[in-house]
Amino acid sequence: MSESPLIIALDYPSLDAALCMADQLDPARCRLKVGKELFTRSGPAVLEALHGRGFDVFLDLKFHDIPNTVAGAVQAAAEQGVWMVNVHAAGGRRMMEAAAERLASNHLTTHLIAVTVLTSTEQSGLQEVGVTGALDEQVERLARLTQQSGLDGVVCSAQEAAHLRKVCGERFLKVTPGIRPSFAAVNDQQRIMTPSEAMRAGSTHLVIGRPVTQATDPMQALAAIEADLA
Ligand SMILES: O=c1ccn([C@@H]2O[C@H](COP(=O)(O)O)[C@@H](O)[C@H]2O)c(=O)[nH]1
Repeated sequence: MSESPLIIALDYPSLDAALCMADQLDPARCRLKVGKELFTRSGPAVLEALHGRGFDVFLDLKFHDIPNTVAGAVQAAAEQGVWMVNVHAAGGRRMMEAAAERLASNHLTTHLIAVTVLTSTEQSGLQEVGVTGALDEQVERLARLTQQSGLDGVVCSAQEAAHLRKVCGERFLKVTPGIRPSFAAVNDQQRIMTPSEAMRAGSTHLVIGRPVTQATDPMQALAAIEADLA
């Protein structure tokens, strides 16, 4: 199992492309994230293939549905051996409690976390969907609800990590996408930080996709990120 905070997002349209990247990576240096595109294309086969190569896998499907449906989906993910799985905190207390209770009652130790506000969302985007308060207040509200519901942590931006460390404590996981080394393009992310800034702010895990996977030399990009963290 990796001690590194790095989680590399395998956002690829095929199993072959994802495994081509995984085969260049080392399970001692990073964990891997499987998201909606890759899982929808390849299904559980990708989890088997990555586990077979020794990687811890974060299955990032962001479940958001009625409590019974989400509890079943989280159980199914955990029974496939994933290290971490997630739901949307906006699904509410009963949904999150049902998911956490389902894992506990089946003695499944997969980490369960909840997305607060997507890192691609900015203040104006939140207002458009009817959330009129400040974005950081919404993140805090959903993080508190996640913790009260018995989950292990949240997905948030690194810009909120320092505050959530105060509010929810050190041990509550702060998994932060929107990580952009100085050499990388911002793409569709809005709330970003560099790897070293994010760790100083209190992130427990850094999710990094395109800055590595779309780099001309992915292994050089990963080495530069590790150097930034050293
Ligand atoms: O708020 C969120 C939640 C999840 N993600 C996911 O993280 C990676 C980020 O990839 P990059 O290429 O480094 O932007 C991607 O798989 C997202 O689905 C997120 O970005 N923000």
